[in-house]
Order: sequence, then C-alpha cells, then structure tokens
Amino acid sequence: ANSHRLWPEIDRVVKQEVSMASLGVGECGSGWQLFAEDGEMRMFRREEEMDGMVVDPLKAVHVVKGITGHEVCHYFFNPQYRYDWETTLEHMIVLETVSEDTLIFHQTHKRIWPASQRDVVFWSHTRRLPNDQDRDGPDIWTVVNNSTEHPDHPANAGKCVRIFLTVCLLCQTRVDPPKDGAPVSRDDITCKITYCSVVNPGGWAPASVLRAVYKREYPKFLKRFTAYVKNQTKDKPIMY
Ligand SMILES: CCCCCc1ccc(-c2ccc(S(=O)(=O)CCO)cc2)cc1CCc1ccccn1
Repeated sequence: ANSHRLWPEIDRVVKQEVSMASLGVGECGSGWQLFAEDGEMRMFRREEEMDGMVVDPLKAVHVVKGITGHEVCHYFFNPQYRYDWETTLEHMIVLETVSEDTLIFHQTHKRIWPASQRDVVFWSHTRRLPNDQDRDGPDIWTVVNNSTEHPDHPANAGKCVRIFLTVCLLCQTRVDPPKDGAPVSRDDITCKITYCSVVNPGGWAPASVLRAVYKREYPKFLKRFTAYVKNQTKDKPIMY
C-alpha cells in the first residue's frame, strides 16, 4: 500500500533496478564477463570488491518457452512455493504483509563450509509494468527483493552472519499467435527472464569460496526455478 513507511524506498529501488536490468550486458559498459552458459541461459558477473569483500554483481538472462512473466513472478514472489525451488533455504518466515504485492521476509540459508551461516531480511515487491515498446503486447512483470531492517531480527544478533542483497527479476512475455487463428497455447508463448543480484556477504568469507559458491549455486537456482514454473503451469490456464 502506498501509505506504508517503506513505500518511497520501494518505489525508488524498483524503478532503478528495473532500468538497470533492462540494459543489455553490452550496454552496461565493459566489465561483464560470461561465467556460465546452459542452453538459452547466460550468466554474467562483474568482479567487484567492497572493503575486501566480494560483492560481484550478477546478471543472468534466460529465455523459456511455455510460461509467462506473470507466472514466473507469481512463483518467485509467493512464499508458499519457495521451499520447492530454493535449495539453499533452511528457514523462511514472512515478518510482515505490507500489502498483497509487498512482503517482508526473514530467511536463513544453509551453512556453506568453511563460511559461517548466513541470514537475510528483505522486502519483496512484485509489480506489472507497462510495456513501452509494444503497446498491445503483454505486460512486463518484475519482483524486486531488497535488504531492509526489522526490529524482531537485528543483524548479527544470533548465530548467522547477516547478508545484504538487492535482487531484480524482470520478465518480458512474447506471444506468437498461431497462423491458422487457433487459440494461443503454451507452445506460442516465450518468456525472456533477466535476473540481477548484488549480494554483500556480510562478514568476511574467502573470495575463492564466495566465487565458487556463486558459480555453482546461481546457474543451479535459475535452471531449477524455471523448470519448476514450467512444471507447475503446464496443465493450468495461461496467466498473462
Ligand atoms: C558463503 C556464502 C555466502 C552467501 C550465501 C548466499 C547469499 C545470498 C543468497 C540469496 C540468493 C538469492 C536470493 S533471492 O533471489 O532473493 C530468492 C529468495 O530466496 C536470496 C538469497 C543465498 C546464499 C546461499 C547460497 C546461494 C548462492 C546463490 C544462489 C543461491 N544460494
């Protein structure tokens, strides 16, 4: 709801993250290096450190047939599906339901040796965006997750090291109606997914460990998540 204390921040961060995600990896200037590729999925990262800690921005682009951007964002945003696709999740709780499109989460992720266990508190907002290019084309959908504070879960008060992240999932749907005027089926839709994330791992973790974790976990996450959405939607009416 636009009366909530976080609303100005949410609106600002969503706009800036969507515009960044919309840039191609070429346009962001140099610096993006391809580090993983699998079929239509390409993962890029920039090697950046902050106070000696790895905070490599990540940008993944993927093209998936048979699902819409609304469906991708629905399964990414809603907590009831998260344990099905987020393999590194140990515990998740919704701290606050700000509105039907904005939630505040606390998550603990499984410990990854030799680093200590991490947790994160973030607001998550999902939104349909007007499609500037193609007026009568399907809308663009996004989910933005951004670290925030919460009185019930102060940073580094328990066993976990608090991480800080900004994540943007941006989805553009394309419909290629069948020539013979038949109704549109899932074979006629394609979703272009852009996933951007910047993660500050909080406490110190060896750069080699962090980069190895990301190299292993991010491609696994995006493949697993998109396969999950295809499987969940295959026998359901198309959600535009
Ligand atoms: C020593 C390891 C320190 C970092 C571990 C880490 C950091 C961030 C995250 C993470 C990544 C994506 C999100 S999200 O896109 O908002 C979706 C909701 O869950 C939230 C959290 C996770 C993990 C744990 C390892 C890891 C790294 C990538 C991908 C998956 N798991």
